[in-house]
Order: sequence, then C-alpha cells, then structure tokens
Amino acid sequence: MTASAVAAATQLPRIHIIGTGNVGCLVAHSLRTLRQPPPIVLIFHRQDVKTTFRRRGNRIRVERDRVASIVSGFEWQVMDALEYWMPQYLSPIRSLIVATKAHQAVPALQKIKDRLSPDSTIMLLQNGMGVLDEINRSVFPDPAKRPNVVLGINSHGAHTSRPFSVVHAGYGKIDLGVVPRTPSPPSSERSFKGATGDTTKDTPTPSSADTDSSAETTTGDVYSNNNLLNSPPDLETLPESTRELIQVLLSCYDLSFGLVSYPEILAIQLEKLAVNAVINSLTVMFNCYNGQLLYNHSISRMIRLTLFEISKVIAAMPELDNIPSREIRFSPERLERVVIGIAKRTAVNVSSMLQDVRAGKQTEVEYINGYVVNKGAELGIPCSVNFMLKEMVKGKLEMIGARLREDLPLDPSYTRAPYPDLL
Ligand SMILES: CC(C)(CO)C(=O)C(=O)O
Repeated sequence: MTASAVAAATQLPRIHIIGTGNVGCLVAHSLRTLRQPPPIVLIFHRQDVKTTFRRRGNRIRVERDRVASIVSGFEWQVMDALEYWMPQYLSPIRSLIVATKAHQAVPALQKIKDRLSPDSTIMLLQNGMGVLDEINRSVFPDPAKRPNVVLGINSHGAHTSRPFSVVHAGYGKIDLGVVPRTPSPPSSERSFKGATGDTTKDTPTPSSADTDSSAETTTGDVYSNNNLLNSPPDLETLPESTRELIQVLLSCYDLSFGLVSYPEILAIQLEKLAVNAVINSLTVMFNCYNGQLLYNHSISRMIRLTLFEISKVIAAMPELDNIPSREIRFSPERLERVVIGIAKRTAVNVSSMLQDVRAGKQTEVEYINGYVVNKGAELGIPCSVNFMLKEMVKGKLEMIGARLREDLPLDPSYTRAPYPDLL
C-alpha cells in the first residue's frame, strides 16, 4: 500500500467480522483486496481459533480457478480473551458483518451487544430464515436500542480444506437489503397487519413503541409504504454507518454485491429458503452431490411435495403482502424450476448441510425446513414433509455424531457398537 493509501485507509471506519467460515473469509478477503482497504477486525469466539489464524500467518487465502490470492493486514479480537477489559474490546462497533452459522448468531451477538447501538449497522449473512426475529427477541428487545440491519443473501459457492483457506468454486452474488427501522411512519401510513400482531393500531408513544415487540414479524419491522419499499433505498437517506458499509461492499467487484429493495430481499431470501429446504435436506438423505437429485423420478416427486408445502406457507404469510407477483413467483411450478436450475448449476457441489452433517456439526435445518414447519403451524398449514426432512437431517447427524464419538472413546469401558461402516 502506498503512503497515501495508508493515510486514506486510516480514515475509513473499521469493519468487524464475526464468523470466519467460508463466507466470512470470502468477504474479509475481498474487503482487504480493495485499493483502499478499510481496517478489518476479525472477532474470534475462542482463543484456539486465534492460534490457528496465527499459525496460518494471520492471512486469508482464497483460491479461484486454481489461482491463490493471499491477503494479510487483519486485526483481531477474541471474545473470550482474558484481556477483554482492554479498550479495543469495549470500543463501539460501527459496522459488523455476522457471517456465523444461523444458530451461532444470537450467542455471538449476546457477547458484543453492548458495543452496538442505533448508530451501528450489522449485516446478517445466514442461510435460512428466522435469525433476525431471534436477534430482535433475545438480543435487542428494545427497538429503540437496536442497530441498523442489512440482510445479505449469498449465492457464491465456496468450500474449504483448511481454516482460513477457501476455494471460491461457484461464482454467484450477494444481494443486500436494508431492513426498515421502527418506530414506523405515522399510523395513517401503517396498514400492514403482521403475522403476530396488528400494526394498524394507533401510533404508539416512543416508549410504548420501544417495548411493543408484538408488532414485529419474522421478516423484521415492516411498514407499508410501497413507494419506499419497492425500489432500492437511496443511499443518501440511510443512516451513516449503513451507507458506509453498503458503499464499501458495492466496491468489492469479485463478490458482486448488489443493493435491492426490502421486499425484493425478502423474495430472494424465500427463494433461497425453498432451494435449501429441498437440495440441502435431500442431499443429506441420499448422501449425494446436488446434481444427483436430478433425473430421478422418485426424488422429483419428493421435491414437488416439499415445494408444495413451502409455496402454500409463503402464499399465506401476511408480512409478504408487499412482494410483487408473489403468487406467480412462489408457485410450486416456478419454485421447482428454480430448484432444478440451481441443482444443475451446482451439480458437483456437496451442499453446505451435507458438509456439516459429515463433519458432525450442527446444521441450519431448524432455520430452513424448521422455519417452514413453524410458520405453517402459525398459519394452520400442516407441513409434514418438511417436518420429516428436518427430523431426518437431525437423526442422521446424531447417528454420525455417535460414530465420530466412537472414534474417540472418552470412556475406556465403552465398547464399539457392532455396526459395520454403512453411512
Ligand atoms: C445452493 C446450495 C444448495 C449449493 O450447494 C447451497 O446454498 C448450499 O449448499 O447451502
């Protein structure tokens, strides 16, 4: 970096990243390869992750078309570190990219929530749906104290063989959508009736609005100003930290970030939910590549049944009223075309859920098929196919977990179960 670039970079606000799996590493790497890279702070959840990072030379490696690019210059913090009282561990966080798995987002944010405020912006990059709801409920119950939120939906394919080393195998994009903040506009503009509450009631006073979480929906805080919601927001109108984060991400050309409207990001998120509900769980069931789900009559029938339930749930979700052409976009036939297209495009991928199950790691199935089942239950739509897929993934993980534990018997009196290797 030239001296002027260093000087310019020191002016740029720090971006913190929590979660250094495939997606976190891709984004961190991309930001550090900018001509004027912002300072990036990687937040590790445990000391041993930091030790591994140091052993890798404090660098992140990304391989594309067999060409490796290695970047350094990262700062880091460890959440459970003894030195947690040091100023950098207490300083406010302006921008935070949350790239953890869905089930890790809340525990991670609990540990650093005091460093976040309404002046901060967090970007969520999880698979599935329901994470924002959980964060609002258990990390930031008071809407007035919440940070600004950007949803990011990733369609890049990446896998890793070693920590902090990622193979960027499938080029996709990352769509960004800004979640509108509460308090909402005046009551006359608020006609949206949420799944769990009615926001048409009189405009609450700031204090009652702050505590009224019943007016929120799974998809965040929504108000129905169609003009505002159906086109991407004007950057100038966004809170400063949101604008800064989005501007820098839009300049990362290798990851093709794009800003879309709030209804559009919900639609993209739901399409991805449908794709993951089918491909991820079925590849676990059949222990196969994505492409092996194609051209198989029995599997086609299972795909159709799964999508039929998902389509019915999406059609009934009142918080999605703002999504244009919802009936056509989320019809079972269209969803099937989307799923088949992605299975073809990612034919030689091992789905992220199958990667997790094989490694004995918790999956995101509760936020994918589980989300459909829970939403269906709220709306009176039974989703037994998705329920079975969810339980099947969890059952398979338990089986593999038991086998992995057998490989490391902690109890010397334990004798191996007499099952030859079939899984
Ligand atoms: C699109 C797909 C199914 C690609 O593998 C994916 O998103 C995943 O594996 O999580």
